[in-house]
Amino acid sequence: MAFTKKTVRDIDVDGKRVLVRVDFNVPIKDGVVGDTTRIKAALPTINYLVEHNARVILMSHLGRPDGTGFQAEFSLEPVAAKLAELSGLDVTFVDDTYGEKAAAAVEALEPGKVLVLENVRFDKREKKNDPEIAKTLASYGDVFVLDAFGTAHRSQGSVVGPAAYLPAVAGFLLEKEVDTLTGIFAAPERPFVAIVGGSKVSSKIGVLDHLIDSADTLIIGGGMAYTFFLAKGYKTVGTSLKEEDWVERAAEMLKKAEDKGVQILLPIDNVVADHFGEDATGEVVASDSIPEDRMGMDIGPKTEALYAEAIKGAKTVFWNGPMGVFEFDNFAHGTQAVAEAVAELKDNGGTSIIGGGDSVAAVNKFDLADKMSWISTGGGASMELVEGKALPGVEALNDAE
Ligand SMILES: Nc1ncnc2c1ncn2[C@@H]1O[C@H](COP(=O)(O)OP(=O)(O)O)[C@@H](O)[C@H]1O
Ligand SMILES: O=C(OP(=O)(O)O)[C@H](O)COP(=O)(O)O
Repeated sequence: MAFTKKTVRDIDVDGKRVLVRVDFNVPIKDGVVGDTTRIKAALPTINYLVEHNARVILMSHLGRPDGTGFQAEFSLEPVAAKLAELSGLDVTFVDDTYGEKAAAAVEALEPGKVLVLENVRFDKREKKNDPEIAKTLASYGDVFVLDAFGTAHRSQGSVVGPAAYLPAVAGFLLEKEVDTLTGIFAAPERPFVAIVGGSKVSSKIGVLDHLIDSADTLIIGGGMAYTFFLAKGYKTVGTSLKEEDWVERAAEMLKKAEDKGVQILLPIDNVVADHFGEDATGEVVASDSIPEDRMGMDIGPKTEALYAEAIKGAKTVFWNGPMGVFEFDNFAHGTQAVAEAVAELKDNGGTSIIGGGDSVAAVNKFDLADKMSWISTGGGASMELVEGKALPGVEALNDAE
């Protein structure tokens, strides 16, 4: 499916003020930026604009401040510094977003240079999509570029607002993300194996439902599995994560998959522990024999082998959600085994797509990012595309002619 919106290629940016919404919502601790994936992912658009002599004004949110004003831990200042370091570009930062100071910095910006505004969420009107916010931001630019794929599912002031006042086009990251993710679902090369893990059935129900419609095999792991065990009628899952309210819905999904001839793979064995913690040690038990006082923390070795085999036979794999509590080394093995199996695909002519913040973190932890065909920068946004929903940020852009 071709991307149907205008992109930066379609407009003249020479000497223009280009207002770009990026997603610089990166992990940050004590002012130190952790994973820089999202900053690096925005570079193709930023570099293109600089090379074409634009005055580049970048805006983003960082985290979820309360919207009452400046909060140091959510400032974009360290992110602007990291951008300068990674890009080698002339980047300045202004500690204002909607006021006169920001407007003056925009006014002073020269062609080929980059200005980063302060966190758009320091004002609560951003999240409310207040038109005043959009008008102020739009007044900074001649053109609006949306490249914040990770935030494109949010109808918020800086994401959808400026498109009402300015020519509005997509950046390269947004285009590539939407193209790649919608492309696999429109016509996946088969067999198409979807892997869903992580912690919450309730938040991924729409995704699971959609995947049963499109995948040949659906692999379920992580904290999702235990609700499905209950749906299968296993007496107990011990103290494992479970969502009792969703057991019935999980049973319906198992039935739907069976009726459609879609294979659902669930763990056959699990690594369980007596408590949730870094120091916990695991023991392997069969899925129908989890003791009352134990919680499932990872898939077991037999399951790893079963899943690796299913992945090996795939032409397309979409993966969202780790197989276990991979943050703790004792329970990272299952996620690593699945990551390694998925990493084989690209070199063998297959396609591997990873979506979701924690899945991407897991792939990075195991140093396998280079082996994947596409790693999405958006968790929530990629899930909405998987569910077949339109992204409000993309909808607001100008249609390609
Ligand atoms: N068996 C489990 N019990 C509790 N938490 C789990 C289990 N398996 C995985 N998790 C947790 O799920 C979290 C990731 O879930 P989720 O946010 O749904 O993934 P993603 O960000 O990739 O969409 C991780 O922090 C991981 O520790
Ligand atoms: O990190 C993000 O979402 P994600 O964790 O779903 O990928 C985006 O920056 C959106 O942030 P938000 O969920 O606070 O609107």
